[in-house]
Amino acid sequence: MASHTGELSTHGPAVRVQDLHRSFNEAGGVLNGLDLEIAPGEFVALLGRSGSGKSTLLRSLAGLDRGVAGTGRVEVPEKVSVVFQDSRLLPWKRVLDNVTFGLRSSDASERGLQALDEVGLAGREKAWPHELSGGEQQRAALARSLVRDPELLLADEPFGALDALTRIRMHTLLRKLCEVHRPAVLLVTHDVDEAIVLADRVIVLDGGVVRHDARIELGTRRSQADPAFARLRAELLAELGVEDDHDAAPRPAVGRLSERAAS
Ligand SMILES: Nc1ncnc2c1ncn2[C@@H]1O[C@H](COP(=O)(O)OP(=O)(O)OP(=O)(O)O)[C@@H](O)[C@H]1O
Repeated sequence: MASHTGELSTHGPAVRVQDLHRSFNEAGGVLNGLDLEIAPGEFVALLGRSGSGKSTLLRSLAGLDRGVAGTGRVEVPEKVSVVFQDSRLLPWKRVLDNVTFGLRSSDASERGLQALDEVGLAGREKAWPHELSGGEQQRAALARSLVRDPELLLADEPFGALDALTRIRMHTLLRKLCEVHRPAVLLVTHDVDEAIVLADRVIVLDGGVVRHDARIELGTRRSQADPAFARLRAELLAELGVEDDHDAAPRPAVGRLSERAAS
């Protein structure tokens, strides 16, 4: 079995994956000798075709793949938080109790309220999860993650179920939170524009390994109108084996870093 340790210190990379193999059956491997390093504070977006193993990699980093066959080495920091497409709030606990669930410190409530304030949910601490909109539930899930002050934030399509406008707001919020808390981030997404808007670096999985690994050199004000943005989109779509039909059928705008700067 692959080792999964919390040995990495703040001096080395936040994540180190070496020669990781994972398979669910004898038909073939999902991860086939994958290597990856993520630096502290680095925001990495993970793209790949459906079934390419993105969630499998994320679950390996989260330690959620016990019992899955495989070999290799996975090293992550002590404090890891995970956000999924659905908020996974406990329906029988109020919002603040969800955020602080499992925290043992005497100032847990105070920290929970502070986290709720940071994600724009001040005053909603006594609400039940079902009283929140989908976007608000994801905000609460982010607060629950960040209150633990993670060195690594793993996010598996956290905005996949949200409408386009809410996604823009969540992009702005996530970038702002990451600038403050500086966790390393691995964000699984199907959305190339989301990857370009949010990440410092984009990697593409294919055949169970990292096929493409590129830094985003667009600066902080990223606009879909920027020709460099369009070039990068075309490059990534080509890596994914998809034609860029952006000009033929304009997509709804996704969040821009100019918006995050303004917030
Ligand atoms: N628990 C499981 N049991 C059997 N096969 C699995 C299991 N989890 C994933 N797989 C298979 O492993 C492969 C990779 O799945 P994974 O969910 O990692 O892909 P993905 O890139 O995240 O896909 P998507 O973009 O569609 O969410 C798929 O072929 C999937 O069917």
